[in-house]
Amino acid sequence: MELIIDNVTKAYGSKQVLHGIQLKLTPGILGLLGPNGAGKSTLMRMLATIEKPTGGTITWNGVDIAKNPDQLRFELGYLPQDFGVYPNMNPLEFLEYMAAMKGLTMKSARKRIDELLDLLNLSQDRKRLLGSFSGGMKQRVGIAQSLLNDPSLLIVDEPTVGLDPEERIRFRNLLSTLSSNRIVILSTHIVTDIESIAPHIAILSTGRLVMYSTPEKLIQDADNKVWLSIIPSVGLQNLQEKYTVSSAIHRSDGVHARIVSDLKPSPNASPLPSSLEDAYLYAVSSIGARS
Ligand SMILES: Nc1ncnc2c1ncn2[C@@H]1O[C@H](COP(=O)(O)OP(=O)(O)OP(=O)(O)O)[C@@H](O)[C@H]1O
Repeated sequence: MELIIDNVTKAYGSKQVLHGIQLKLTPGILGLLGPNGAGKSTLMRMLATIEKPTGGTITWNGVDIAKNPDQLRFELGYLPQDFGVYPNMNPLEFLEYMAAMKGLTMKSARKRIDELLDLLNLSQDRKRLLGSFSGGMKQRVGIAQSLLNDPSLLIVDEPTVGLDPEERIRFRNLLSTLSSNRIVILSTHIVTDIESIAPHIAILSTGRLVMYSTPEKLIQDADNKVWLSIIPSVGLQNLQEKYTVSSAIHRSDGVHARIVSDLKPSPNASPLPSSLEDAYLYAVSSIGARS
């Protein structure tokens, strides 16, 4: 099982939104991180065969998916960012409808739907109208539809939006379990969504792949680049204009600002151990500084 993204570019008219993306994926989770507008959803739509690259190729087990999308579509599960459910259907009806659209036979679909409702903790609400569901419950229905065909490639685009902290953790654990025998691509701009579950992380920024690495290596790269500065609150705006501030906590002795910077930002700043969030900000800000 192998997905190869080879020198992929994408332009909408004269607007170039992806530049020469190069990635090779095998089973496991890839966390795709990037700020808003970096090109994550565009890349995912191309992987899901909804759009074609302007240049380069994407191959699934050796087959170019722009020329021959059928095999991948058969093995694909996709939860788009703007996934919507039909409010006047219940989860059972909705999943039966989606199963029919995916070409599953009703007999195999029924069994799979029961399993998925159970897996996603929706069995009790199987007959309740989707219009009455919370954001998190709708998202679980979205995840269920993406798993109907037991996909070999699972693509989930910003899946944790609308989930409460407990649901986020449950979802992370579910993806981790699912990734043992399939390729899972999870796009997000929230670092904690992929921390602890993604053995590989790709960072996109302004349409470029700025980093493909492991979380451990990313954190190592940001070693000696994270500082604590305690400043009066009036100085915070100025500091944020000059530096990447990953957090600022107001305390009785001033604002405790966590700064990501190659150089010590002030004589009294003290070094801090780096986190994945710092490392992500460091990777994105260093490319910003170079371009
Ligand atoms: N159909 C389109 N036509 C023109 N420009 C587009 C189209 N789709 C996306 N873009 C542009 O491509 C760039 C990348 O957008 P994309 O949605 O892929 O980023 P993203 O990383 O997923 O961001 P977000 O986290 O905000 O969803 C943006 O500048 C966006 O405006």
